[in-house]
Amino acid sequence: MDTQLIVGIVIAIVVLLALVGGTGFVLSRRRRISLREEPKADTDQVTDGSQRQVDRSGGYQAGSGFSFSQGGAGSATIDRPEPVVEPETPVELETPVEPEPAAEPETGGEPESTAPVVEDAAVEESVVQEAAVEEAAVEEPVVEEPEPAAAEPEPVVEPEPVVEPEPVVEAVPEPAAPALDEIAPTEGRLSRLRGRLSRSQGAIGASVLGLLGAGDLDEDSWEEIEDTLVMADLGTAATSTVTERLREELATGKVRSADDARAALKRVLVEQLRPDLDRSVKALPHADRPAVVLVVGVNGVGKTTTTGKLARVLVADGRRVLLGAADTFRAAAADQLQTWGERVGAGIVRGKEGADPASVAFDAVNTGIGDGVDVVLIDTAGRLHTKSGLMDELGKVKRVVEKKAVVDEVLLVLDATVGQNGLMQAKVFAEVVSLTGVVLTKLDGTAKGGIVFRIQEELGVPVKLVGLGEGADDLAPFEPEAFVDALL
Ligand SMILES: Nc1nc2c(ncn2[C@@H]2O[C@H](COP(=O)(O)OP(=O)(O)OP(=O)(O)O)[C@@H](O)[C@H]2O)c(=O)[nH]1
Repeated sequence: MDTQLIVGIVIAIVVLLALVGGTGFVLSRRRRISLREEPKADTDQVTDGSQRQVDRSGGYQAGSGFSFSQGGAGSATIDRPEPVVEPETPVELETPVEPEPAAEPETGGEPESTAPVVEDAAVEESVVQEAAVEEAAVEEPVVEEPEPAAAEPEPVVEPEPVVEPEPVVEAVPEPAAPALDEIAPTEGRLSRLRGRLSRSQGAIGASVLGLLGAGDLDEDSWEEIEDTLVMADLGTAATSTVTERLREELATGKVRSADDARAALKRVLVEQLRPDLDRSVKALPHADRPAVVLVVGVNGVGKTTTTGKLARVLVADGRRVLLGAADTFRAAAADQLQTWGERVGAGIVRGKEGADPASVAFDAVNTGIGDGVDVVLIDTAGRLHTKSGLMDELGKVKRVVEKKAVVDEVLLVLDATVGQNGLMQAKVFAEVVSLTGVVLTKLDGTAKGGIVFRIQEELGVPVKLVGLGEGADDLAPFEPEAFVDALL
């Protein structure tokens, strides 16, 4: 009897300890991982349910305040320069010629039926590649082998398997067992980082509110409001719309207190930022291929950093990400990107320094398709030496990539601290590739947050993300309301 009682007590204690231990473990893991409370329908697993969701994110997820979506059927970017390459390629340093494009099983080696007649080495390289791709595109898209299982008897005989056109580029290192670092919650980032906008806050919020709150405004005061907005880089068009709307608001006679003034200003500014625009980043995979995101912009604006930060959010959201280091101009840029990849658990494809960026981009997409990743983020070089040089390079990158997959998103990264110049750069880029979104970086270092208004107005492209610091988690989705809140 006594023994039974003792045994009973012992068992009860053991069970109790197990419960306490288990709960503690779960809680501590949760704390580390910082998740969303509810998974969001639109950012959850891919709908196609294919085998690509081998989650390498270390099992953590960050329910994102970020909004990701799938690109449309057609290219999100419209322009399509004449497909035949020809006489351009002024710069391109040579890259090793690919030995085996001819080794295709069938189609005994006359891939470059049309263009390549005369070409010099560089052009040839790109054309061969494109030709190879073309024919690859015809054959392989459907070939998803149904038996991903391991032990097949003789995997040999597949007609088309390996001979991907894989161009010049070298490494396809995979992040082996990345020491993932923790990611801050992505939900509500802009609000949390609002303090970083303090300089703009003073420039727009404080002064305009001060004037509005002063009661009846004479023309001098209105002029002062306009000046303030122009100084904050809103630009003349947005400034006059905003002041016009403010006049209307005040004319209703409903603005009687400082709070009313704030509410009216907020309303007007948010309205001006077009909250209706689709700011989701088209980074979700398609049924048979990854999403492809091109990150473009001039040197030093924060492209590589942004690509890394974005990869981090995507990986944390359970996506498999492959980075393409198509900024081959500066070896350090690829190293930098590789470091990001290792940190966040994303693979990278990089070329030799000076390699053809289009080759690297192509190879990244090709590898991404082969590996079944969800999204390929391509960091490009932004040497704005001449517009035609940029045209050549970016145009070619996009063209070559599109032989393999639709480019879903072209994100232009702009440095908010350069103001006016940034806009000029933006316009050049917009002429070269159709932009689908803007990432405005370094908003933490400027009083000219008003540039957001202007960019959208002048480019007609939504600001989708903002950079608010150098830290790995200092990238936030752009939310008009939260942004204006932070300014006021
Ligand atoms: N303060 C601040 N610094 C940033 C932000 N985004 C990037 N940076 C910094 O800007 C510098 C340049 O960033 P990169 O990512 O190397 O710029 P890049 O456009 O890739 O430059 P290239 O590789 O030369 O073309 C780095 O020191 C970044 O840490 C931001 O939002 N705020």
